[in-house]
Amino acid sequence: MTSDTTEIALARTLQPQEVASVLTRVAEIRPRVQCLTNTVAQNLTANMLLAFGAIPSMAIHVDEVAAMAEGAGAILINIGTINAESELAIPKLLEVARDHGKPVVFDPVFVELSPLRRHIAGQVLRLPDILVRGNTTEMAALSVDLEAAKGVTRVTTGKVDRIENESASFSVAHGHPLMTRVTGIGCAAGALIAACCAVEANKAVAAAAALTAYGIAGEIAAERCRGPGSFEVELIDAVAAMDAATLAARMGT
Ligand SMILES: Nc1ncnc2c1ncn2[C@@H]1O[C@H](COP(=O)(O)OP(=O)(O)OP(=O)(O)O)[C@@H](O)[C@H]1O
Ligand SMILES: Cc1ncsc1CCO
Ligand SMILES: [Mg+2]
Repeated sequence: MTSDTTEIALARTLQPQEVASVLTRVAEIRPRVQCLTNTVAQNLTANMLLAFGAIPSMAIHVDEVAAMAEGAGAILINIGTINAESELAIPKLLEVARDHGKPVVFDPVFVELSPLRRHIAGQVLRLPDILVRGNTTEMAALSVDLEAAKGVTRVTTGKVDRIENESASFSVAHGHPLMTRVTGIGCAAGALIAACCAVEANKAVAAAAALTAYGIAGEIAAERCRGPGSFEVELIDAVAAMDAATLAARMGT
């Protein structure tokens, strides 16, 4: 059996009550997620965090991101529209994460397309225990760096999401193809994962809970929408309405 087969064979899905437990803690604690993210996805990301019960802060100034991150429950770093200033803000966020033990979610948008993005990803992956969320192309491009990264949790999204670290492996088979027809839906997924990491120390469980709820919300939104435009609106509504009863009904237990 290859190691790939072993990982897939051992991957489990969360139970509805495990997902609900994480969502309940997000709703009670209302963690703030400090998001250094791309200009395309900023608005959707902030609205999705609010729908999820978390608090978005989208500060980007190099001289204030550290202060903004110090009181946050988790940090999101997304390089989708990286520029000269946001490149300098990243080390400030990594320093806060290291000094204050904050969970960090890294989204290596388009890392396969530019040497600058590869370089930045290499720097970010030096932070121990980081969670990396990317699509299959991005995660494949980083495979060597991810193998070397200490304590990393790898989250590969797609038709089936795969979540793995040294102690756990989960798969999430929820979602809808319309989730690929609105830009920033993956970026917003990273923010929801960060919110869950703020309330759940097991990062693999946190990611699986966020993606299960998000995927089910995507299925519900697809039933209600008329196309990609209304899908985005319905997805925000479905995330906001997600509860234990919906999870149990949609997860088939
Ligand atoms: N074919 C599919 N069927 C069902 N769900 C999907 C499918 N493709 C992606 N998803 C879901 O869509 C969400 C975003 O994942 P995706 O891999 O498309 O992100 P992405 O490529 O980084 O998106 P973006 O960069 O536009 O934000 C995840 O929750 C994933 O489960
Ligand atoms: C389209 C696009 N370009 C840079 S970031 C982004 C959002 C999806 O990742
Ligand atoms: Mg992406």
